Amino acid sequence: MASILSASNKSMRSDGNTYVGKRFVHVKNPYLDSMDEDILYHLDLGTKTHDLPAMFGDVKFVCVGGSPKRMKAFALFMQKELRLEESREDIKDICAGTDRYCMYKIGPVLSISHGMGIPSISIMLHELIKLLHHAQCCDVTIIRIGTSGGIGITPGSVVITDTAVDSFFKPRFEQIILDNIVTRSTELDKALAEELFNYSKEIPNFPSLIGHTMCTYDFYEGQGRLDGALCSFSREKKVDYLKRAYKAGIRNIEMESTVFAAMCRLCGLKDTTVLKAELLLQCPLEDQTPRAQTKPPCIGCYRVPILHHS
Ligand SMILES: O=P(O)(O)O[C@H]1O[C@H](CO)[C@@H](O)[C@H]1O
Ligand SMILES: O=c1cc[nH]c(=O)[nH]1
Repeated sequence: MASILSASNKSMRSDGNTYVGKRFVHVKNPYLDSMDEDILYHLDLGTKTHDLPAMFGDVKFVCVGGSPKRMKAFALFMQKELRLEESREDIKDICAGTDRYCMYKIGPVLSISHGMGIPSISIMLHELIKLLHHAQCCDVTIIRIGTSGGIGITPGSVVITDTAVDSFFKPRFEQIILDNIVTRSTELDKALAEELFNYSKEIPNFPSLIGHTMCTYDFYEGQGRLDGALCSFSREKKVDYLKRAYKAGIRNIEMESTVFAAMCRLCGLKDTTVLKAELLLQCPLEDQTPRAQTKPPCIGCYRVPILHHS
């Protein structure tokens, strides 16, 4: 079985770009080079205050998810998997100087929280991508691990996203830049999705599938919930919308995947999202908001690929 790392040395993306050899993380901002110092404000890091290549130059995998507690749990899990427990007494939050995000580094793996929704993950991604660029990282794979609302699938299934779509089922992210709308593609790395799916099949009792993931701006009305403070549609309209979403290939809903896909692909990161699903449609409790989402999702997916990392 090919390791996820060797695949990252030469890969073909759905946008037709073939990468041969080292693939550096790049920024697309002509002003950055002329800046004397780059302060990564929300991460509490900077180019003058920290030796970013020494701290982060060996990073190959970045896993991101909404909740700080979950990303700490994931970091502890990785520490065990990579057998790095003896080297450190406790894992340290690299971003402890800010309470916006948390970040842990375990060997070549970074685990970072991003909060909820597009604006929150977008701020983190701007600063993370600059961090990886300043650290001269290459061949980096980034995976969002999180929870989601499943559509017509077994509760607890893990959806590996091939394409992130918006609320109109379109594979696009509309970024508002000044007073313009700029549309960016949200295709994720299909080869990576396939690879993770194949690995997941090696884990017993691990229901997983590849599908489209819909990204909304809101947890309640945007996802067809009838139990928010506001609700302006009928149960029939909700069910009709979710059925149309299912027909369009959408298998789950969350709140960050479109901007994640758009930014990562533009900056040379191999990217996908792996999301554990609660059932939103055809469930007796379909109108209730899930209460407990603190368990680290889909950690098993990483066991096989990460062990292949030497
Ligand atoms: O499980 P996480 O990563 O927090 O993500 C999902 O959970 C949050 C809503 O409860 C949204 O941010 C959604 O995308
Ligand atoms: O956005 C989300 C996240 C988890 N579960 C949902 O139903 N929606």
